[in-house]
Amino acid sequence: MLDLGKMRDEIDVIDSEIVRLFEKRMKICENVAQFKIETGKPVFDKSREQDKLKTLGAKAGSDFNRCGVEELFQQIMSISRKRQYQLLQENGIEEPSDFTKIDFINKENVTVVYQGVEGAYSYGAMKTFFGEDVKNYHVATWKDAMEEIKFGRADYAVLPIENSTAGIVQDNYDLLTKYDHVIVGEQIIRCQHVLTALPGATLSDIRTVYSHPQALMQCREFLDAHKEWHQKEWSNTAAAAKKVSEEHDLSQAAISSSYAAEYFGLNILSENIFTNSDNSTRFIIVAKKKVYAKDAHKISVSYELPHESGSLYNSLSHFIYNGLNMTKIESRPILKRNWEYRFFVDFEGNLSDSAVKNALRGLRSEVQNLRVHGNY
Ligand SMILES: C=C(O[C@@H]1C=C(C(=O)O)C=C[C@H]1O)C(=O)O
Repeated sequence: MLDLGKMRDEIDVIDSEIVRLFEKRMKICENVAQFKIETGKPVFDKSREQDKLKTLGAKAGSDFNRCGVEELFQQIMSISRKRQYQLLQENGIEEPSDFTKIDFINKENVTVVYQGVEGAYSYGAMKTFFGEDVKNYHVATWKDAMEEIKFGRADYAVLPIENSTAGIVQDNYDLLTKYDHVIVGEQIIRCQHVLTALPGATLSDIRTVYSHPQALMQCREFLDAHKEWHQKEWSNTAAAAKKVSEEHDLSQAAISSSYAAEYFGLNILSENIFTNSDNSTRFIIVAKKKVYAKDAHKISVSYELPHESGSLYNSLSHFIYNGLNMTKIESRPILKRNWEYRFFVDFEGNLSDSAVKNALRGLRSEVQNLRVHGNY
């Protein structure tokens, strides 16, 4: 019978030897980094790494072990690169950044643009972030809002980026890549529809309820308890509230945001009518100037990856090895490049942190078209 204790003793001896050799290897890699610091040669040498994987893989006795050797050495070389990036950083070799650090994001005397109409959730997000008295106007589409920023007609745009029930707002992810604007803030708004009617109206007066079809659907359980009401679809929730406010008919109600109810001078007859009571939308605040506040703590980046096995895994290792906490990852197809993707990653940190600089340096040299969308 085989002796487990004895086998483990043998493994322990081999592992200690691997650690000793790993450290010996790392020492040489540090010297390589020194050479690169002096010569300006880039840390990442893809063809050297590919050659190594091929030669080392060929030394293995089986297909299974060949894959194992390749995986192992991918990791070893990735750790070696990360150490080299660290040394570059420690030697004061900074990458140029087009972002400027400022004390805080200015919300005074600014003009804000949002998509939608008064009383929409984007209007609520704008008021919550910038305050009641902010100078603002609205446009018809999210792209229009980006154009307003581009041409300097507004300082900030407010765009929905993600809903807790419906997921990401894909168009706005795509707009982030089309424009060179940056995210300078975010605002989460609970999207809690309310039943709203003219002052003086009570639940027993209501005969017809107006709202956007999606909002009617989201309040299905509440509406099912009032089968006597006619449901009429309207272009959007704020427009429904506007209609009710203008028609002076106590039998009409709208399902809208509480912002719309307030804006159009309506009373709230029922709250918490949305089946999913936690439903929230995250809005981003977008600006043209590439700035970040000194206490900003979240960074959004995106990058493209070649259609190669392990490329996502390798790119994420830059966050892991630098101790950065990733909070979100999304992918969007790249136009005209079937089955290739741009990845959007949010992680915690400030652009002035060494760990962040290090991760970005590594990513920049190893992925395609890295964009820093903002630190907020
Ligand atoms: C050590 C080097 O730097 C990087 C790390 C490598 C490794 O650990 O073997 C190989 C190539 C480079 O991407 C080097 O250039 O030789």
